[in-house]
This record gives sequence, structure tokens and C-alpha cells, in this order.
Amino acid sequence: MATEISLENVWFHYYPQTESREKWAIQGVDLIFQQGEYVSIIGSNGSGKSSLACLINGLFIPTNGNLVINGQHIEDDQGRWELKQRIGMVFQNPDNQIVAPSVLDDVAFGLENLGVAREEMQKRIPHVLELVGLSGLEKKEPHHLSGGQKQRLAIAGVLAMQPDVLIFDESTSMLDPDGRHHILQLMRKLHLSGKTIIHITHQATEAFLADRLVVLNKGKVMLDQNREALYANSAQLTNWGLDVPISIELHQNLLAKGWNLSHRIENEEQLVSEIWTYM
Ligand SMILES: Nc1ncnc2c1ncn2[C@@H]1O[C@H](COP(=O)(O)OP(=O)(O)OP(=O)(O)O)[C@@H](O)[C@H]1O
Repeated sequence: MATEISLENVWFHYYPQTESREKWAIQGVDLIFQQGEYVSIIGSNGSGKSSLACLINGLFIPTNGNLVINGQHIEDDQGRWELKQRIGMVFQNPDNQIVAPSVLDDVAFGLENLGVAREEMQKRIPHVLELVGLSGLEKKEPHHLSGGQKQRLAIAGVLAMQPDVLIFDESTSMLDPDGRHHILQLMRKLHLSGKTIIHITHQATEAFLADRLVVLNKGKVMLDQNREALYANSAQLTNWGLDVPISIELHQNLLAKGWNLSHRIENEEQLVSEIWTYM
């Protein structure tokens, strides 16, 4: 299946009856996400990232404007229920997503709610546990898992429902570098398998792993560019309280100093190798 998501002039207010213009969490957002894209939504605290994520998967209803999926306006509870099966969401804290006493039961929980047949569950569960690297831990109690393993369990639970789109809402922010690396690798793997990945983050380094970056500020889309375009102009991120990744900043500075760099520097390892070539 393919899922194309369009937000058409979407506005969202937590308390619409108050009519206070400053309190709009989302203001006139127009965005389209095609099946198979890997997009980061980046913005500082309070810029509206989580509100936008909840609007995309139908958890929140736009105060004004439309959510359109494959050309169909999502207007009723039935539409929103179907949407939740197409669009899975992984939150910041996996403890809020894990509900069952064992790894196996936890992945089965969502499938039971959807009424998936037992034989089908027996196929899907080992597959998703394998995908996230938790095979062999089926009987383990989730509270005995590490933070990174818990997050992978939360992802397995979402993947078992076979969504087309996965939204990761700050899903790496509670993890150590190793756990973060695992989740980022998993995102890339899922993207390569054809899933749409929407990664919500305030970390520019992680955002630059996506192919397209959307910058949010005060509920508005400030910028919607592919990585190549933003790479060349990354200094503008500071306008919205965001950091420029150190490797990109160094690359730009070395270019400005006349270094003839053979390729783009995207991480510390490449930077060191480039410097050695230059010595
Ligand atoms: N439950 C709520 N009730 C009222 N206002 C809220 C609520 N949640 C968020 N807001 C407001 O909506 C705006 C956008 O918040 P949101 O949480 O979407 O931003 P964010 O970019 O995800 O922030 P953070 O990075 O801190 O999680 C902010 O002004 C925030 O204060």
C-alpha cells in the first residue's frame, strides 16, 4: 500500500474557544509527504513539532484546514481509525507505549486489538522482533530491558501493525549514543524497505540524516528543503534557535578558507580523513 499525506492550510489550537491568536500551536501549515520519503521535522522547543505529529496521524483534529490521505479528506472517527493503522507513531518515552508483561505479549497486544488472526500474528511477531534485533528476548519482562531495547520493542509493536508511515517523535532523545545509533540505523533500514519515515527532532545532526528537512518555528513552516540545498545554506538554521552540525560548519569554513575538499564532510570520521589527505 502507498499513503500520501497532505496537510492543507492546517491550523491547530489547544483551546480554540479562547480566540487568542498567539496561542495557535500550528499556523497555516501546508505539507505533502509522499510514500517512501525520509523527512525530518526540526524545530526548537515549543515550535509545534509534537502537535504536528499528532495532527498527521489523526490523534488531533485540525481546528481549521484539512488532513487529506490519498486524496480523501479525513473527517470522521472511522477515517481517523483507519489512519492510525497506516501511520504508526513512536514516542519519546517507550515506557508510555509498553503495556504487557513480556516482549512477546507486548507486540501481540496491538494486533489483538486490531483483531488480527492468531496464525497471522505468529508470522508477524518473529519477523518484527528480528527486524528490530530483539529475537530471543520474547519471554523477557519489558522493564528488564535497556532503554534502547525498550524503544526497539515499542517500534516492533508499531511495525507489527504494518503501517506505511512511521513517525518518530523525539524517539532517540532519552537514549545513550549506542541506543541512539541503533534507532537511527533502524530508521534508515525501514526507509530502504519502502516505509515513509517522519523524524521529529530538535537535533540538527540527526535531522541531516534525512533526505528532506522541514523547519518549524512558532507553528509555521519556515523552510522545506532537501538536504543538499540546506547543507549549502545551513547557517540559516541559527535564525530559528537551531544548531548547525559541527561537521557541516567545519566543511563550510574550510571551503571559505579555500580548501579544495574532495567530498562532503558529514561526520567526524570523514573530517579526519579529509584533513589527513590535505596534510
Ligand atoms: N496540552 C497542551 N495544552 C496547551 N498548549 C499546549 C499543549 N501542548 C503543547 N502546547 C503548546 O503548543 C505549542 C507547540 O507545542 P509542541 O509540544 O507541539 O512543540 P514541540 O516543538 O514539540 O516542543 P518540544 O520540543 O518542547 O517537545 C507550544 O506553545 C506549547 O506550549
